[in-house]
Amino acid sequence: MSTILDRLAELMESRKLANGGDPATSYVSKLYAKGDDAILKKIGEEATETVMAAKDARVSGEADKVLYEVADLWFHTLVLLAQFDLKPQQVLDELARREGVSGIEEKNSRKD
Ligand SMILES: N=c1c2ncn([C@@H]3O[C@H](COP(=O)(O)OP(=O)(O)OP(=O)(O)O)[C@@H](O)[C@H]3O)c2ncn1[C@@H]1O[C@H](COP(=O)(O)O)[C@@H](O)[C@H]1O
Repeated sequence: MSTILDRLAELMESRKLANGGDPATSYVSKLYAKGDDAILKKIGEEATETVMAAKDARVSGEADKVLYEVADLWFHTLVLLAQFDLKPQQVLDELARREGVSGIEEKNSRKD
């Protein structure tokens, strides 16, 4: 069964200009037409908006905005992954590979 991440990854492929994506009708195709810098700029913006939403949520007590900003951030990282012909499953596999390895232990092992 395909997950939303798999479906979005397929959609990213279909939105590439080489696959017929149309920047006039598709936000994703428009990003691909603009290239790496436009995609990276959006990721930077969405990361900053996530930070600001989290700071605001500590004051207002409303965490919903954090959720929306993280969704925007994840979405734009999916655009980036497809730009490099990478799949969300590869990120999930990497997280699975790290499962159970303490971040502190991993960091210390790098110093050896
Ligand atoms: N999940 C999303 C999604 N999340 C966020 N966004 C867009 O990401 C942008 C976020 O930018 P901002 O919050 O900074 O808002 P903005 O000021 O309007 O953005 P800019 O003008 O700076 O680009 C908005 O244009 C959102 O509409 C998304 N656009 C598309 N999708 C998915 O991608 C599919 C294909 O979209 P198209 O390629 O446009 O057909 C859609 O059916 C959805 O499933």
